Amino acid sequence: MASVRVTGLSKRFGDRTVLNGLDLTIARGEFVALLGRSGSGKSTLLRVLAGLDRDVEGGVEVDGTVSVAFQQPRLLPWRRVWRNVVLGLHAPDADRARAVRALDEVRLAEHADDWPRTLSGGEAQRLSLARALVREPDLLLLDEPFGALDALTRLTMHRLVEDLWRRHSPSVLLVTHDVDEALLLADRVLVLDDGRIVAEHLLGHPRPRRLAEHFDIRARVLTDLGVSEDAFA
Ligand SMILES: Nc1ncnc2c1ncn2[C@@H]1O[C@H](COP(=O)(O)OP(=O)(O)OP(=O)(O)O)[C@@H](O)[C@H]1O
Repeated sequence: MASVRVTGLSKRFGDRTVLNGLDLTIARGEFVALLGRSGSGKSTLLRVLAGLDRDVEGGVEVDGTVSVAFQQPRLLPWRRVWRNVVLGLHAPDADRARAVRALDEVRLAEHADDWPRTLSGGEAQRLSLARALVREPDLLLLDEPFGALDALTRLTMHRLVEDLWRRHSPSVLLVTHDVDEALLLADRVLVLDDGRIVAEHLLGHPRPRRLAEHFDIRARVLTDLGVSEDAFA
């Protein structure tokens, strides 16, 4: 069975239709990136898949457990780092070991007993990833998780996410504005517009691909997004 099967999904806010008969299937273990203009409904789709918004029309089937990591890590400042990781799991104190294992995966184990305010932006986002991973999700939803990071930290995060994906093989749906990031990480890139998936690019392996190929796909994705390359320069 697929990890995600969405058929004819529509979502309205008042008289505004954001998702309009959208179809989407994600295979188990597949890494999919979702691109689309600002306001095209990417976060709305993620919220629906996460079960945070059920006021929709159409079919939504998600197989297994789901975790979401948002762009802004939502951390409780009065809880130590490790407690933030297992937050909501109703975990007893014995689950500190579980939290530290997840922190170790994102190379934050030495910060387990720190307060969240002492973390850098990149560390806080890694904590957010650890919190998503500790649930051992079958489906990982990433909503611009690297958006607020500097270029160098982003690169580190890309490696980390790719590494985690290889080791745990969850299905991943990554929302991003960054075409290069999508091409770097995903097996398949989707473009959302007018409430539907209007284009899809199957990338396959091996990665990294040759530069000429990368730029060729990149140009096609930008065309799908309705942007000329100059606008991105
Ligand atoms: N709770 C809400 N009530 C009313 N309108 C909403 C609500 N949530 C989202 N919208 C509207 O739905 C549209 C899609 O929003 P969404 O956040 O899904 O877009 P997005 O593609 O993720 O945008 P961005 O790339 O800017 O984050 C927007 O026009 C937004 O104003």
